[in-house]
Amino acid sequence: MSRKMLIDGEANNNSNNHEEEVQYDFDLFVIGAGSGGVRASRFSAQYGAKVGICELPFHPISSEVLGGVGGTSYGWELNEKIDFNWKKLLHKKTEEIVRLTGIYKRLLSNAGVKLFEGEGKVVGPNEVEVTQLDGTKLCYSAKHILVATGSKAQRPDIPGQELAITSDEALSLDELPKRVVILGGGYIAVEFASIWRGMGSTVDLCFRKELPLRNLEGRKVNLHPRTTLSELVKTEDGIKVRTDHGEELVVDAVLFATGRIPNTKRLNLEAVGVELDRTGAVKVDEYSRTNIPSIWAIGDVTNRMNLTPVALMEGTLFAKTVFGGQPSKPDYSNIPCAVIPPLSVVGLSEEQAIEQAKGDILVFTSGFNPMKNTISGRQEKTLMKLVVDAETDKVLGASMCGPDAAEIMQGIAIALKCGATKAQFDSTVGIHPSAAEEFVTMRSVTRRIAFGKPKTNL
Ligand SMILES: Cc1cc2nc3c(=O)[nH]c(=O)nc-3n(C[C@H](O)[C@H](O)[C@H](O)COP(=O)(O)OP(=O)(O)OC[C@H]3O[C@@H](n4cnc5c(N)ncnc54)[C@H](O)[C@@H]3O)c2cc1C
Ligand SMILES: NC(=O)c1ccc[n+]([C@@H]2O[C@H](COP(=O)([O-])OP(=O)(O)OC[C@H]3O[C@@H](n4cnc5c(N)ncnc54)[C@H](O)[C@@H]3O)[C@@H](O)[C@H]2O)c1
Repeated sequence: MSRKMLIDGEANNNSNNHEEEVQYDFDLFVIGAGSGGVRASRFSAQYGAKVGICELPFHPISSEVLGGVGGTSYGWELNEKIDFNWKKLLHKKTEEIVRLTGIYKRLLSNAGVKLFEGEGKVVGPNEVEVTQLDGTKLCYSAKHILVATGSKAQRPDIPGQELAITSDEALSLDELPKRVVILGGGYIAVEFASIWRGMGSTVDLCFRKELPLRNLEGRKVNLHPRTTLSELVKTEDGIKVRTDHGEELVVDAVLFATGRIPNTKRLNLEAVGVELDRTGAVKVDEYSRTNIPSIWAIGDVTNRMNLTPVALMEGTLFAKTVFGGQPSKPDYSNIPCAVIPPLSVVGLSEEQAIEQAKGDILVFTSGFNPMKNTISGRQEKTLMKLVVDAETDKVLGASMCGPDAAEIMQGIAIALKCGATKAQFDSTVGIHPSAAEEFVTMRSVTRRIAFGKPKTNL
Protein backbone atom coordinates (compact mmCIF):
# COMPACT_ATOMS: atom_id res chain seq x y z
CA MET A 1 0.00 0.00 0.00
CA SER A 2 2.78 2.40 0.90
CA ARG A 3 4.23 4.67 -1.74
CA LYS A 4 6.51 7.65 -1.81
CA MET A 5 4.56 10.81 -1.12
CA LEU A 6 4.14 13.51 -3.74
CA ILE A 7 6.43 16.49 -3.60
CA ASP A 8 3.74 19.09 -4.03
CA GLY A 9 3.60 22.84 -4.23
CA GLU A 10 1.72 23.59 -1.04
CA ALA A 11 1.61 26.94 0.73
CA ASN A 12 4.06 27.38 3.63
CA ASN A 13 5.21 23.81 3.23
CA ASN A 14 6.64 22.82 6.59
CA SER A 15 8.15 19.60 5.29
CA ASN A 16 11.89 19.15 5.48
CA ASN A 17 14.26 16.82 3.68
CA HIS A 18 13.86 14.14 6.31
CA GLU A 19 10.05 14.21 5.92
CA GLU A 20 10.29 13.85 2.17
CA GLU A 21 11.58 10.31 2.63
CA VAL A 22 8.52 9.23 4.64
CA GLN A 23 6.23 6.71 2.95
CA TYR A 24 2.48 7.31 3.25
CA ASP A 25 -0.49 5.21 2.13
CA PHE A 26 -2.13 8.31 0.66
CA ASP A 27 -1.11 11.84 -0.30
CA LEU A 28 -4.51 12.95 1.00
CA PHE A 29 -7.13 11.30 3.19
CA VAL A 30 -10.47 13.10 3.45
CA ILE A 31 -12.96 12.48 6.26
CA GLY A 32 -16.51 13.23 5.04
CA ALA A 33 -17.72 12.87 1.45
CA GLY A 34 -20.18 15.78 1.39
CA SER A 35 -20.09 18.86 -0.83
CA GLY A 36 -16.65 20.05 0.28
CA GLY A 37 -14.98 16.66 0.74
CA VAL A 38 -15.99 15.27 -2.66
CA ARG A 39 -14.87 18.45 -4.44
CA ALA A 40 -11.51 18.58 -2.62
CA SER A 41 -10.73 14.91 -3.21
CA ARG A 42 -11.68 14.92 -6.91
CA PHE A 43 -9.68 18.05 -7.66
CA SER A 44 -6.68 16.84 -5.63
CA ALA A 45 -6.73 13.55 -7.56
CA GLN A 46 -6.84 15.51 -10.82
CA TYR A 47 -3.63 17.25 -9.73
CA GLY A 48 -2.05 13.77 -9.43
CA ALA A 49 -2.49 13.05 -5.71
CA LYS A 50 -3.32 9.58 -4.42
CA VAL A 51 -6.54 10.20 -2.50
CA GLY A 52 -8.65 8.19 -0.03
CA ILE A 53 -11.97 9.38 1.39
CA CYS A 54 -14.31 7.91 3.99
CA GLU A 55 -18.01 8.51 4.48
CA LEU A 56 -20.54 7.22 7.03
CA PRO A 57 -22.78 4.31 5.94
CA PHE A 58 -25.74 5.46 3.83
CA HIS A 59 -29.11 6.37 5.33
CA PRO A 60 -31.66 8.85 3.93
CA ILE A 61 -31.88 10.48 7.41
CA SER A 62 -28.37 11.51 8.41
CA SER A 63 -27.16 11.36 12.02
CA GLU A 64 -23.86 11.26 13.93
CA VAL A 65 -23.19 7.73 12.67
CA LEU A 66 -25.14 7.57 9.39
CA GLY A 67 -24.75 9.70 6.28
CA GLY A 68 -23.94 8.98 2.67
CA VAL A 69 -21.73 10.23 -0.17
CA GLY A 70 -22.97 13.64 -1.30
CA GLY A 71 -23.51 14.92 2.25
CA THR A 72 -26.31 17.26 3.22
CA SER A 73 -28.22 17.01 -0.07
CA TYR A 74 -31.27 19.19 0.25
CA GLY A 75 -31.11 20.80 -3.18
CA TRP A 76 -33.11 18.05 -4.83
CA GLU A 77 -35.30 18.86 -7.76
CA LEU A 78 -38.39 17.02 -8.86
CA ASN A 79 -39.35 16.86 -12.50
CA GLU A 80 -42.79 15.36 -11.97
CA LYS A 81 -45.89 17.10 -10.62
CA ILE A 82 -46.29 16.02 -7.00
CA ASP A 83 -49.86 17.16 -6.21
CA PHE A 84 -48.88 17.76 -2.59
CA ASN A 85 -48.99 14.07 -1.83
CA TRP A 86 -46.66 13.84 1.18
CA LYS A 87 -45.92 10.11 0.87
CA LYS A 88 -45.14 10.46 -2.83
CA LEU A 89 -42.95 13.46 -2.10
CA LEU A 90 -41.00 11.49 0.52
CA HIS A 91 -40.58 8.57 -1.82
CA LYS A 92 -39.29 10.89 -4.56
CA LYS A 93 -36.95 12.58 -2.09
CA THR A 94 -35.39 9.25 -1.04
CA GLU A 95 -35.09 8.21 -4.69
CA GLU A 96 -33.36 11.52 -5.42
CA ILE A 97 -30.91 11.12 -2.53
CA VAL A 98 -30.07 7.60 -3.72
CA ARG A 99 -29.58 8.93 -7.28
CA LEU A 100 -27.32 11.76 -6.09
CA THR A 101 -25.30 9.36 -3.92
CA GLY A 102 -24.72 7.19 -7.00
CA ILE A 103 -23.61 10.21 -9.04
CA TYR A 104 -21.14 11.33 -6.34
CA LYS A 105 -19.74 7.78 -6.02
CA ARG A 106 -19.17 7.64 -9.79
CA LEU A 107 -17.51 11.08 -9.75
CA LEU A 108 -15.10 9.84 -7.08
CA SER A 109 -14.27 6.57 -8.77
CA ASN A 110 -13.83 8.25 -12.19
CA ALA A 111 -11.33 10.61 -10.56
CA GLY A 112 -9.44 7.62 -9.09
CA VAL A 113 -10.36 8.42 -5.47
CA LYS A 114 -10.61 5.37 -3.18
CA LEU A 115 -13.83 5.46 -1.14
CA PHE A 116 -14.19 3.74 2.26
CA GLU A 117 -17.56 3.32 3.98
CA GLY A 118 -17.20 3.91 7.69
CA GLU A 119 -16.70 6.46 10.42
CA GLY A 120 -13.40 8.31 10.12
CA LYS A 121 -11.34 9.59 13.01
CA VAL A 122 -7.96 11.30 13.22
CA VAL A 123 -5.48 9.29 15.33
CA GLY A 124 -2.28 11.23 14.60
CA PRO A 125 -1.03 14.15 12.52
CA ASN A 126 -0.68 11.76 9.55
CA GLU A 127 -2.93 8.92 10.60
CA VAL A 128 -6.63 8.16 10.21
CA GLU A 129 -8.77 5.27 11.42
CA VAL A 130 -11.97 4.15 9.67
CA THR A 131 -14.46 2.04 11.62
CA GLN A 132 -16.55 0.00 9.20
CA LEU A 133 -20.18 -1.02 9.74
CA ASP A 134 -19.15 -4.48 11.06
CA GLY A 135 -16.85 -2.83 13.63
CA THR A 136 -13.55 -3.65 11.90
CA LYS A 137 -11.05 -0.82 11.87
CA LEU A 138 -8.81 0.25 9.01
CA CYS A 139 -5.77 2.45 9.63
CA TYR A 140 -4.09 4.58 6.96
CA SER A 141 -1.29 7.08 6.88
CA ALA A 142 -1.59 10.21 4.77
CA LYS A 143 0.67 13.15 4.08
CA HIS A 144 -2.35 15.44 4.41
CA ILE A 145 -5.64 14.89 6.22
CA LEU A 146 -8.70 16.96 5.32
CA VAL A 147 -11.60 17.17 7.76
CA ALA A 148 -14.88 17.85 5.89
CA THR A 149 -17.49 16.40 8.22
CA GLY A 150 -20.09 19.19 8.01
CA SER A 151 -22.46 20.18 10.80
CA LYS A 152 -25.46 18.86 12.68
CA ALA A 153 -28.65 20.46 13.95
CA GLN A 154 -28.53 21.87 17.47
CA ARG A 155 -31.40 21.48 19.91
CA PRO A 156 -32.19 24.14 22.51
CA ASP A 157 -32.36 22.85 26.06
CA ILE A 158 -36.13 23.12 26.60
CA PRO A 159 -38.12 20.68 28.81
CA GLY A 160 -39.61 18.08 26.45
CA GLN A 161 -37.09 18.91 23.69
CA GLU A 162 -36.90 15.21 22.72
CA LEU A 163 -40.45 15.53 21.32
CA ALA A 164 -39.26 17.99 18.67
CA ILE A 165 -37.66 17.17 15.33
CA THR A 166 -34.92 18.92 13.34
CA SER A 167 -34.52 19.34 9.59
CA ASP A 168 -32.82 15.90 9.52
CA GLU A 169 -36.13 14.20 10.28
CA ALA A 170 -38.52 16.82 8.87
CA LEU A 171 -38.63 15.36 5.37
CA SER A 172 -38.99 11.81 6.63
CA LEU A 173 -42.17 12.10 8.72
CA ASP A 174 -44.67 9.38 7.84
CA GLU A 175 -47.51 11.86 7.51
CA LEU A 176 -47.65 15.53 6.56
CA PRO A 177 -48.04 17.28 9.95
CA LYS A 178 -51.30 19.24 9.84
CA ARG A 179 -50.37 21.60 12.72
CA VAL A 180 -46.77 22.67 13.21
CA VAL A 181 -44.78 24.96 15.48
CA ILE A 182 -41.37 26.04 14.16
CA LEU A 183 -38.77 27.61 16.44
CA GLY A 184 -36.20 29.88 14.75
CA GLY A 185 -36.12 32.71 12.23
CA GLY A 186 -33.24 31.61 9.99
CA TYR A 187 -32.97 29.80 6.68
CA ILE A 188 -34.44 26.46 7.70
CA ALA A 189 -37.31 27.96 9.72
CA VAL A 190 -38.61 30.16 6.89
CA GLU A 191 -38.10 27.46 4.27
CA PHE A 192 -40.03 24.79 6.20
CA ALA A 193 -42.72 27.33 7.17
CA SER A 194 -43.22 28.03 3.45
CA ILE A 195 -43.14 24.36 2.43
CA TRP A 196 -45.59 23.11 5.06
CA ARG A 197 -47.91 26.12 4.76
CA GLY A 198 -47.85 25.67 0.98
CA MET A 199 -49.08 22.11 1.53
CA GLY A 200 -51.99 23.32 3.63
CA SER A 201 -50.67 22.84 7.19
CA THR A 202 -51.27 25.39 9.95
CA VAL A 203 -47.86 26.83 10.76
CA ASP A 204 -46.89 28.90 13.83
CA LEU A 205 -43.42 30.40 13.59
CA CYS A 206 -41.80 31.50 16.87
CA PHE A 207 -38.65 33.62 16.60
CA ARG A 208 -36.64 35.83 18.93
CA LYS A 209 -36.24 38.96 16.80
CA GLU A 210 -38.79 41.72 16.39
CA LEU A 211 -39.03 42.19 12.67
CA PRO A 212 -42.08 40.46 11.21
CA LEU A 213 -41.38 38.48 8.07
CA ARG A 214 -44.26 40.10 6.23
CA ASN A 215 -43.92 37.88 3.21
CA LEU A 216 -44.72 34.85 5.38
CA GLU A 217 -47.66 36.67 6.95
CA GLY A 218 -49.05 37.08 3.44
CA ARG A 219 -48.78 33.31 3.09
CA LYS A 220 -50.84 32.93 6.27
CA VAL A 221 -48.03 31.68 8.49
CA ASN A 222 -48.86 32.68 12.09
CA LEU A 223 -45.95 34.81 13.26
CA HIS A 224 -44.86 35.02 16.91
CA PRO A 225 -42.04 37.61 17.08
CA ARG A 226 -39.93 38.00 20.26
CA THR A 227 -41.12 34.55 21.29
CA THR A 228 -39.39 31.38 22.32
CA LEU A 229 -40.68 28.05 23.63
CA SER A 230 -40.63 27.17 27.30
CA GLU A 231 -41.99 23.61 27.35
CA LEU A 232 -43.19 20.73 25.19
CA VAL A 233 -45.54 18.10 26.64
CA LYS A 234 -46.92 14.95 24.97
CA THR A 235 -50.74 14.85 25.02
CA GLU A 236 -53.33 12.49 23.54
CA ASP A 237 -53.95 14.93 20.75
CA GLY A 238 -50.32 15.67 19.86
CA ILE A 239 -47.69 17.90 21.45
CA LYS A 240 -48.68 20.79 23.72
CA VAL A 241 -46.32 23.72 23.20
CA ARG A 242 -46.04 26.49 25.77
CA THR A 243 -44.38 29.77 24.74
CA ASP A 244 -42.58 32.19 27.04
CA HIS A 245 -45.60 34.51 26.65
CA GLY A 246 -47.84 31.85 28.21
CA GLU A 247 -49.57 30.90 24.93
CA GLU A 248 -50.44 27.21 24.43
CA LEU A 249 -50.70 25.45 21.10
CA VAL A 250 -51.40 21.78 20.40
CA VAL A 251 -49.64 20.55 17.30
CA ASP A 252 -48.57 17.41 15.44
CA ALA A 253 -44.90 18.40 15.07
CA VAL A 254 -42.44 20.88 16.54
CA LEU A 255 -39.43 21.74 14.38
CA PHE A 256 -36.29 23.15 15.95
CA ALA A 257 -34.54 25.26 13.29
CA THR A 258 -32.15 26.88 15.71
CA GLY A 259 -28.87 26.64 13.86
CA ARG A 260 -26.26 23.95 13.33
CA ILE A 261 -23.06 23.04 15.14
CA PRO A 262 -19.83 21.72 13.59
CA ASN A 263 -19.45 17.93 13.48
CA THR A 264 -16.24 17.49 15.48
CA LYS A 265 -17.30 15.59 18.60
CA ARG A 266 -16.28 12.09 17.52
CA LEU A 267 -13.20 12.96 15.46
CA ASN A 268 -10.54 12.87 18.24
CA LEU A 269 -9.17 16.19 16.98
CA GLU A 270 -8.29 17.78 20.31
CA ALA A 271 -6.39 14.65 21.40
CA VAL A 272 -4.20 15.08 18.32
CA GLY A 273 -3.70 18.77 19.16
CA VAL A 274 -6.02 20.38 16.60
CA GLU A 275 -7.46 23.63 17.98
CA LEU A 276 -11.24 24.06 18.03
CA ASP A 277 -13.14 27.26 18.83
CA ARG A 278 -15.77 27.48 21.58
CA THR A 279 -18.53 26.25 19.23
CA GLY A 280 -16.45 23.17 18.40
CA ALA A 281 -15.51 24.46 14.93
CA VAL A 282 -12.05 23.57 13.59
CA LYS A 283 -9.88 26.69 13.63
CA VAL A 284 -8.13 27.22 10.28
CA ASP A 285 -5.99 29.87 8.64
CA GLU A 286 -6.87 31.63 5.37
CA TYR A 287 -5.78 28.54 3.39
CA SER A 288 -7.99 26.18 5.48
CA ARG A 289 -4.99 24.78 7.37
CA THR A 290 -5.25 23.96 11.09
CA ASN A 291 -2.52 24.56 13.67
CA ILE A 292 -1.22 21.04 12.84
CA PRO A 293 0.45 21.58 9.43
CA SER A 294 -0.65 18.23 7.94
CA ILE A 295 -4.32 18.64 8.94
CA TRP A 296 -6.75 20.87 7.03
CA ALA A 297 -10.49 21.53 7.29
CA ILE A 298 -13.18 22.92 4.96
CA GLY A 299 -16.94 23.44 4.89
CA ASP A 300 -19.45 23.68 7.75
CA VAL A 301 -17.01 22.02 10.17
CA THR A 302 -15.03 25.28 10.15
CA ASN A 303 -18.22 27.38 10.63
CA ARG A 304 -17.10 30.15 8.27
CA MET A 305 -20.04 30.56 5.88
CA ASN A 306 -22.24 27.49 5.88
CA LEU A 307 -23.41 27.19 2.29
CA THR A 308 -22.89 24.49 -0.33
CA PRO A 309 -21.15 26.73 -2.92
CA VAL A 310 -18.82 28.00 -0.18
CA ALA A 311 -17.82 24.44 0.79
CA LEU A 312 -17.19 23.80 -2.94
CA MET A 313 -15.04 26.94 -3.20
CA GLU A 314 -13.02 25.97 -0.12
CA GLY A 315 -12.54 22.42 -1.47
CA THR A 316 -11.41 23.68 -4.87
CA LEU A 317 -8.92 26.13 -3.39
CA PHE A 318 -7.60 23.56 -0.88
CA ALA A 319 -6.69 21.26 -3.82
CA LYS A 320 -5.16 24.15 -5.77
CA THR A 321 -3.10 25.22 -2.76
CA VAL A 322 -1.86 21.82 -1.61
CA PHE A 323 -1.52 19.87 -4.86
CA GLY A 324 -1.80 22.49 -7.63
CA GLY A 325 1.20 24.54 -6.58
CA GLN A 326 -0.89 27.75 -6.44
CA PRO A 327 -1.63 28.89 -2.88
CA SER A 328 -5.17 30.34 -3.08
CA LYS A 329 -7.38 31.84 -0.36
CA PRO A 330 -11.18 31.66 -0.52
CA ASP A 331 -12.81 35.08 -1.04
CA TYR A 332 -15.89 35.50 1.14
CA SER A 333 -16.94 38.88 -0.22
CA ASN A 334 -20.22 39.29 -2.11
CA ILE A 335 -21.40 35.71 -1.75
CA PRO A 336 -25.05 35.61 -2.83
CA CYS A 337 -27.60 33.39 -1.12
CA ALA A 338 -31.32 32.68 -1.32
CA VAL A 339 -34.18 31.07 0.56
CA ILE A 340 -37.76 30.03 -0.10
CA PRO A 341 -40.01 32.13 -0.07
CA PRO A 342 -37.98 33.70 -2.85
CA LEU A 343 -35.69 36.02 -0.97
CA SER A 344 -32.14 36.59 -2.12
CA VAL A 345 -29.30 38.84 -1.00
CA VAL A 346 -25.72 39.68 -1.93
CA GLY A 347 -23.18 41.95 -0.26
CA LEU A 348 -24.01 44.07 2.78
CA SER A 349 -27.46 44.49 4.27
CA GLU A 350 -28.52 48.05 5.15
CA GLU A 351 -27.75 47.29 8.82
CA GLN A 352 -24.26 45.92 8.02
CA ALA A 353 -23.48 48.81 5.66
CA ILE A 354 -24.31 51.34 8.40
CA GLU A 355 -22.21 49.42 10.93
CA GLN A 356 -19.20 49.32 8.60
CA ALA A 357 -19.69 52.75 7.00
CA LYS A 358 -16.94 55.33 6.76
CA GLY A 359 -19.41 57.90 5.35
CA ASP A 360 -23.09 58.30 4.42
CA ILE A 361 -25.14 55.42 3.02
CA LEU A 362 -27.80 55.76 0.31
CA VAL A 363 -30.68 53.31 0.15
CA PHE A 364 -32.79 52.81 -2.99
CA THR A 365 -35.92 50.68 -2.81
CA SER A 366 -38.65 49.56 -5.14
CA GLY A 367 -41.88 47.70 -4.38
CA PHE A 368 -44.45 46.54 -6.90
CA ASN A 369 -46.93 43.80 -7.70
CA PRO A 370 -45.27 41.35 -10.08
CA MET A 371 -47.32 40.59 -13.15
CA LYS A 372 -47.49 36.89 -12.19
CA ASN A 373 -49.24 37.82 -8.93
CA THR A 374 -51.59 40.38 -10.49
CA ILE A 375 -52.90 37.68 -12.81
CA SER A 376 -53.15 34.96 -10.12
CA GLY A 377 -54.51 37.40 -7.52
CA ARG A 378 -51.77 36.54 -5.02
CA GLN A 379 -51.28 39.32 -2.45
CA GLU A 380 -47.49 39.41 -2.46
CA LYS A 381 -45.38 42.40 -3.41
CA THR A 382 -41.92 42.18 -4.88
CA LEU A 383 -39.39 44.28 -2.96
CA MET A 384 -35.91 45.29 -4.10
CA LYS A 385 -33.18 47.25 -2.40
CA LEU A 386 -29.77 48.63 -3.29
CA VAL A 387 -27.39 49.90 -0.60
CA VAL A 388 -24.84 52.39 -1.93
CA ASP A 389 -21.76 54.15 -0.52
CA ALA A 390 -22.64 57.86 -0.94
CA GLU A 391 -19.05 58.93 -1.46
CA THR A 392 -17.68 56.26 -3.82
CA ASP A 393 -21.07 55.44 -5.45
CA LYS A 394 -20.16 51.74 -5.09
CA VAL A 395 -23.09 49.36 -4.68
CA LEU A 396 -22.43 47.63 -1.35
CA GLY A 397 -25.41 45.32 -1.24
CA ALA A 398 -28.54 44.21 -3.07
CA SER A 399 -31.57 42.30 -1.90
CA MET A 400 -34.81 41.12 -3.40
CA CYS A 401 -37.93 39.37 -2.18
CA GLY A 402 -40.23 38.11 -4.91
CA PRO A 403 -40.49 35.59 -7.75
CA ASP A 404 -37.18 34.54 -9.33
CA ALA A 405 -35.13 36.43 -6.71
CA ALA A 406 -32.30 33.87 -6.72
CA GLU A 407 -32.11 33.78 -10.53
CA ILE A 408 -31.88 37.57 -10.69
CA MET A 409 -29.43 37.94 -7.80
CA GLN A 410 -26.82 35.64 -9.35
CA GLY A 411 -26.24 38.23 -12.09
CA ILE A 412 -26.28 41.14 -9.63
CA ALA A 413 -23.62 39.26 -7.61
CA ILE A 414 -21.28 39.36 -10.62
CA ALA A 415 -21.75 43.13 -10.86
CA LEU A 416 -20.96 43.57 -7.16
CA LYS A 417 -17.92 41.28 -7.41
CA CYS A 418 -16.68 43.55 -10.22
CA GLY A 419 -17.16 46.59 -7.93
CA ALA A 420 -20.05 48.15 -9.89
CA THR A 421 -21.18 51.68 -9.03
CA LYS A 422 -24.76 52.92 -8.88
CA ALA A 423 -24.04 55.02 -11.98
CA GLN A 424 -23.09 51.83 -13.84
CA PHE A 425 -26.32 50.15 -12.70
CA ASP A 426 -28.22 53.24 -13.94
CA SER A 427 -26.47 53.27 -17.32
CA THR A 428 -27.35 49.61 -17.93
CA VAL A 429 -30.35 49.25 -20.22
CA GLY A 430 -33.14 47.24 -18.63
CA ILE A 431 -34.85 44.17 -20.06
CA HIS A 432 -38.53 44.86 -20.61
CA PRO A 433 -40.79 43.36 -19.54
CA SER A 434 -39.02 41.93 -16.52
CA ALA A 435 -38.93 42.43 -12.77
CA ALA A 436 -35.12 42.54 -12.90
CA GLU A 437 -35.17 45.83 -14.83
CA GLU A 438 -36.14 47.59 -11.58
CA PHE A 439 -32.54 47.08 -10.41
CA VAL A 440 -31.35 49.48 -13.14
CA THR A 441 -34.18 51.99 -12.85
CA MET A 442 -34.18 52.95 -9.16
CA ARG A 443 -33.52 56.65 -9.68
CA SER A 444 -34.57 58.33 -6.43
CA VAL A 445 -32.96 57.82 -3.07
CA THR A 446 -35.42 56.32 -0.58
CA ARG A 447 -33.30 57.33 2.43
CA ARG A 448 -29.86 58.72 3.19
CA ILE A 449 -28.29 57.54 6.44
CA ALA A 450 -25.80 60.07 7.72
CA PHE A 451 -22.47 58.76 9.03
CA GLY A 452 -22.55 58.08 12.78
CA LYS A 453 -26.34 57.68 13.01
CA PRO A 454 -27.49 54.88 15.35
CA LYS A 455 -27.95 51.58 13.58
CA THR A 456 -31.38 50.45 12.37
CA ASN A 457 -32.60 46.89 12.14
CA LEU A 458 -33.54 47.10 8.46
C1 LIG B 1 -32.00 21.60 5.71
C2 LIG B 1 -30.81 22.24 5.05
C3 LIG B 1 -30.98 22.93 3.87
C4 LIG B 1 -29.89 23.56 3.27
N1 LIG B 1 -30.09 24.25 2.11
C5 LIG B 1 -29.07 24.89 1.54
C6 LIG B 1 -29.27 25.63 0.34
O1 LIG B 1 -30.39 25.71 -0.17
N2 LIG B 1 -28.21 26.26 -0.21
C7 LIG B 1 -26.97 26.20 0.34
O2 LIG B 1 -26.02 26.77 -0.22
N3 LIG B 1 -26.73 25.49 1.48
C8 LIG B 1 -27.75 24.85 2.09
N4 LIG B 1 -27.55 24.16 3.25
C9 LIG B 1 -26.19 24.15 3.83
C10 LIG B 1 -25.32 23.09 3.11
O3 LIG B 1 -25.98 21.86 3.12
C11 LIG B 1 -23.97 22.97 3.81
O4 LIG B 1 -23.37 24.25 3.95
C12 LIG B 1 -23.02 22.09 2.99
O5 LIG B 1 -23.56 20.81 2.84
C13 LIG B 1 -21.66 22.00 3.69
O6 LIG B 1 -20.84 21.08 3.05
P1 LIG B 1 -19.83 20.19 3.89
O7 LIG B 1 -19.04 19.42 2.91
O8 LIG B 1 -19.13 21.03 4.89
O9 LIG B 1 -20.77 19.25 4.75
P2 LIG B 1 -21.84 18.07 4.27
O10 LIG B 1 -22.24 18.31 2.88
O11 LIG B 1 -22.84 18.04 5.33
O12 LIG B 1 -20.91 16.80 4.30
C14 LIG B 1 -20.32 16.29 5.46
C15 LIG B 1 -20.22 14.79 5.29
O13 LIG B 1 -19.39 14.24 6.29
C16 LIG B 1 -19.93 13.01 6.70
N5 LIG B 1 -19.35 12.68 8.01
C17 LIG B 1 -19.57 13.30 9.20
N6 LIG B 1 -18.80 12.74 10.16
C18 LIG B 1 -18.08 11.76 9.56
C19 LIG B 1 -17.10 10.84 10.00
N7 LIG B 1 -16.70 10.80 11.28
N8 LIG B 1 -16.58 9.97 9.10
C20 LIG B 1 -16.96 9.99 7.80
N9 LIG B 1 -17.87 10.84 7.32
C21 LIG B 1 -18.42 11.72 8.18
C22 LIG B 1 -21.43 13.27 6.72
O14 LIG B 1 -22.18 12.06 6.68
C23 LIG B 1 -21.59 14.09 5.45
O15 LIG B 1 -21.83 13.30 4.32
C24 LIG B 1 -28.60 23.49 3.87
C25 LIG B 1 -28.43 22.76 5.06
C26 LIG B 1 -29.52 22.16 5.64
C27 LIG B 1 -29.32 21.38 6.92
N1 LIG C 1 -31.21 28.39 1.25
C1 LIG C 1 -30.08 28.27 1.92
O1 LIG C 1 -29.03 28.74 1.52
C2 LIG C 1 -30.09 27.48 3.20
C3 LIG C 1 -31.23 26.78 3.55
C4 LIG C 1 -31.22 26.07 4.73
C5 LIG C 1 -30.08 26.06 5.52
N2 LIG C 1 -28.97 26.73 5.14
C6 LIG C 1 -27.77 26.71 5.99
O2 LIG C 1 -28.01 25.87 7.11
C7 LIG C 1 -27.58 26.53 8.29
C8 LIG C 1 -28.52 26.21 9.42
O3 LIG C 1 -29.82 26.80 9.20
P1 LIG C 1 -30.70 27.29 10.42
O4 LIG C 1 -31.92 27.94 9.87
O5 LIG C 1 -30.86 26.17 11.39
O6 LIG C 1 -29.73 28.34 11.14
P2 LIG C 1 -29.69 29.95 11.12
O7 LIG C 1 -28.44 30.28 11.81
O8 LIG C 1 -29.97 30.49 9.78
O9 LIG C 1 -30.93 30.37 12.04
C9 LIG C 1 -31.04 29.95 13.37
C10 LIG C 1 -32.20 30.69 14.00
O10 LIG C 1 -32.49 30.11 15.26
C11 LIG C 1 -32.54 31.13 16.25
N3 LIG C 1 -32.12 30.50 17.51
C12 LIG C 1 -30.91 29.99 17.81
N4 LIG C 1 -30.91 29.47 19.05
C13 LIG C 1 -32.17 29.63 19.53
C14 LIG C 1 -32.81 29.30 20.75
N5 LIG C 1 -32.16 28.67 21.72
N6 LIG C 1 -34.11 29.64 20.90
C15 LIG C 1 -34.77 30.28 19.92
N7 LIG C 1 -34.24 30.60 18.74
C16 LIG C 1 -32.95 30.28 18.55
C17 LIG C 1 -31.64 32.23 15.74
O11 LIG C 1 -31.96 33.46 16.31
C18 LIG C 1 -31.94 32.17 14.23
O12 LIG C 1 -33.11 32.87 13.93
C19 LIG C 1 -27.53 28.01 7.98
O13 LIG C 1 -26.36 28.54 8.55
C20 LIG C 1 -27.47 28.10 6.50
O14 LIG C 1 -26.16 28.46 6.10
C21 LIG C 1 -28.97 27.46 4.00
